[in-house]
Amino acid sequence: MENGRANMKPVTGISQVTCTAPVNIAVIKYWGKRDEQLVLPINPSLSVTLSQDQLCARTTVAASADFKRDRVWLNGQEQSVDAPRLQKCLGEIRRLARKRKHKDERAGDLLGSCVHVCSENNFPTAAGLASSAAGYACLVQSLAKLFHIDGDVSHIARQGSGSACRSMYGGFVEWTMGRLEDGADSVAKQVAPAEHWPELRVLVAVVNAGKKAVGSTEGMQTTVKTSALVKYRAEHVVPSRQEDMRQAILERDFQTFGEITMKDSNQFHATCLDTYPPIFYLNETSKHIIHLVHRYNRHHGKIKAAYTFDAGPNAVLYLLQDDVPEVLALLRHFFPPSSTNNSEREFVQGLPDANRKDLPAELLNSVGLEPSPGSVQYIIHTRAGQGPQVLTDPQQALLDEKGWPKKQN
Ligand SMILES: Nc1ncnc2c1ncn2[C@@H]1O[C@H](COP(=O)(O)OP(=O)(O)OP(=O)(O)O)[C@@H](O)[C@H]1O
Ligand SMILES: C[C@@](O)(CCOP(=O)(O)OP(=O)(O)O)CC(=O)O
Repeated sequence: MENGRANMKPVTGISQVTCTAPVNIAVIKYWGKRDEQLVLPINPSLSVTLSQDQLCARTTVAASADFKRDRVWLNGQEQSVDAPRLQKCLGEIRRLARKRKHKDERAGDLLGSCVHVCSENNFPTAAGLASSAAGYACLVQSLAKLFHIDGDVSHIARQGSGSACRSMYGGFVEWTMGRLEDGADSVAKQVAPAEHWPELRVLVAVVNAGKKAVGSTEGMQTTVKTSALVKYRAEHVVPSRQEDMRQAILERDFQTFGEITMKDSNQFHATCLDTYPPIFYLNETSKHIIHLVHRYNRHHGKIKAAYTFDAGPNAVLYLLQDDVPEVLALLRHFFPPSSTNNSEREFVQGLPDANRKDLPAELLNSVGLEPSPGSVQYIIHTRAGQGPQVLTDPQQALLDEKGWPKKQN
């Protein structure tokens, strides 16, 4: 992998670029737009970009004078290229390339060509695991490299999916709300790189990898229309929280980081409940995980793990490296894999030699839940990671040398 210049190969008139991009999980949630077209949020947000070793989108884009029309394939299936968000990203990239072509003539070179886009996620799509964030960040990064557009393009990723703008950077990233009408100042900025907090770990407990009932876009529209709480949250809660969270990250203060993370997740889900008709993203397993975390923290007299939930029942836990074995053992004890689920080895992904830890009886008593086999499908162990990467090895491209999807083996 290389983070440098685009992998432009003028093979028989074809230019091709392949990139990967990460998922991000917000600790201050974005929920609600003030402008649907431009995807401008009603409050700023802040997230942790997750390592691409476990979760990432991979996209190859190609431009050629031989292509008859723009085409796109996602996870092996051709998709309609007319999807408005895709059109928006393509249109914005071409507009920027046109604007910049007098500065760098290569930016304009491909303007007459159609593009082929092929993308894959190495994790379930549309299951509340932020696939749209990784997917649109990857698309925009690849197109920007293809058209030789340098500099920040998070305002374009934002128009694919709001949270995607935060996946344009690694580490700890904020999305500023912005004040300008055209949204030019509503962009993502890195607060600190991933290496800033090397002990921080992330456990994603996949409760249900199926497609969710109410998508984020539709859900937040109804919330903005009907919830008084979301307005109060945006005006009176998030601005100071965002600053406190930023500070907690800069100081690596896990107590404050954890407390704000949990409170903000809870308030986001409260705005969903305050929506009319209400939206329920958490299920019984999510609620049991919330209890588990609070009882675990109470047992130790401090915050050792913090949960957050996006628009779905899957739990994301932030914790420090030293506590991973204990928290994993607790999750395994109270949410053991069912016999039909998967083998023990597969239950925790991303931690090849997860040590088994014996849990003291007092801790199990403190948590005091009824074990619920099979309700957590699997757990992904990961950490903060880097922003989008360019792949230079043609073997890793999803399109062949003529710009068509490679045959799946
Ligand atoms: N690799 C990708 N390339 C392009 N678009 C993608 C990619 N992955 C996902 N998408 C788009 O994102 C949509 C899924 O977004 P949706 O918000 O429903 O789910 P999610 O992102 O997994 O969940 P959430 O945003 O709540 O965490 C897909 O239907 C597709 O349009
Ligand atoms: C709960 C969230 O994950 C909501 C993400 O919403 P999306 O970014 O998926 O919504 P659109 O902008 O409509 O595409 C919180 C967050 O990531 O900040």
